Amino acid sequence: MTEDGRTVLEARGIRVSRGGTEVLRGVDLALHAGERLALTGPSGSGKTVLLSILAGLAAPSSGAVLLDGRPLDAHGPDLRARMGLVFQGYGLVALLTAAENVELPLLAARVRPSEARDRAQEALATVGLADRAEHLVEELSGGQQQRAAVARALVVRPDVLLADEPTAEQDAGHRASTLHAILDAASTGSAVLLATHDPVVAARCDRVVHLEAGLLRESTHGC
Ligand SMILES: Nc1ncnc2c1ncn2[C@@H]1O[C@H](COP(=O)(O)OP(=O)(O)OP(=O)(O)O)[C@@H](O)[C@H]1O
Repeated sequence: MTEDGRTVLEARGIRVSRGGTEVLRGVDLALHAGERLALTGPSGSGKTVLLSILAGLAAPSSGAVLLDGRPLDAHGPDLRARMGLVFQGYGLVALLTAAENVELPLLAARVRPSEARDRAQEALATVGLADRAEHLVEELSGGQQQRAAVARALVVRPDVLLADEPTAEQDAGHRASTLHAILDAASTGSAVLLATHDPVVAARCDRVVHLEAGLLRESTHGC
């Protein structure tokens, strides 16, 4: 962990039901600046549901998520510029190029178009997509789309980076470089939370939390 280690994102008493079942039964979590945290747990344990709550994309039935000590909805439109998200399905705009997709969050944050262009190219190069920058998303493979989503999340230099299995579609070489790019965001102060089934990914993190039966506990696995 680097920086001052202050708590950036905090979940308190999160309860969520899906399909008539309580998936999260009172989850507490604190994510710190410069920290790399792995979220593990069996398939169906609620990792994706928890990430969507932490990102403010869904509301819990009870509990609260705080960014810098304030509820997510108190941050208004600035919230999206402070969080980088790599979720399943990626949420890329199919009829735009990879570069245009990566520029979008910067333009929304009123970064000058020329700077947005340069930063998007740099982020795409970081994930090995420099030569695909001008391709439409629909012309990219699944693994390339996943890396474009990682570039889009990193380009905003987020305070919080939430990523759901962000290397699941990568071959060994791209898995290593994509993971490096994500984890490296912590060295410049981002708080990074990765949901993963991969013990190699978990072992690269500073801390591991394990979700099972609706509850989160510190894991003895990882480093
Ligand atoms: N929209 C929904 N409607 C009904 N049930 C849902 C919905 N979304 C999620 N669930 C259920 O909530 C539980 C947690 O799902 P979630 O996708 O968070 O698991 P996960 O830990 O991310 O799994 P995986 O590791 O397989 O990605 C699962 O039992 C799932 O079936």
